Amino acid sequence: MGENVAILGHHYYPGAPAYLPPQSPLAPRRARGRAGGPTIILLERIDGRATAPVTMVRPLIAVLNGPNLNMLGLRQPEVYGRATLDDVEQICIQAAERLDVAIDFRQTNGEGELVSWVQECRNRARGIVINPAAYGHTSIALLDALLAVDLPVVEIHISNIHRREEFRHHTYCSRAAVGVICGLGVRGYALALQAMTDMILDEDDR
Ligand SMILES: O=C1C[C@@](O)(C(=O)O)C[C@@H](O)[C@@H]1O
Repeated sequence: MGENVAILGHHYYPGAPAYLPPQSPLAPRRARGRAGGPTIILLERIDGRATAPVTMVRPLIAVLNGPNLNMLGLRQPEVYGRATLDDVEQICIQAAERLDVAIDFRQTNGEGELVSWVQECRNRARGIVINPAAYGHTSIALLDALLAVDLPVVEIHISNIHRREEFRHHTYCSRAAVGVICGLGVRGYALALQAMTDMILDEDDR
């Protein structure tokens, strides 16, 4: 890096001016990449002389989905609505693009696989948005994995689990979650990504 380039931080996020030291003679100009791709920051001097472009990586948020969510759209539409899992993924991709974060969107019916995916997030993702589905109500293994990775977790349920059968009122995952979104339908995923991005920005500001 030449002397004209400031190191602004590990990542650059829009709305995080803390990365640009007030005394910096540099102003960031952002060229958007594809969702999940790198964000290219072009740094230029305020006097207009361009410097070398610097590639910054978008923070990664894992969006993990548990059992039977592959049946969305077909499954109890009066409870879960008509949106399919592909629709949910599109909602998340669009939210990620807007928020300038990368996502890794996955679904599994296997408890062990879900536990392994949570473990993989350690040192890879900045946060986890999880709809644990029924494993939220049953799995101490999933709770332990979420506690082990030491990342912010937002738990989401499409339906309002508190209006439903009593066995759905409790989730183990909630003990590991910063917050829980439930009952707002599939739009809850976009809200969860928004909240997670805010938390990552807050953490980076500290
Ligand atoms: O599979 C699911 C979906 C769910 O997590 C939801 O998104 O509303 C609620 C759970 O009780 C249920 O087992």
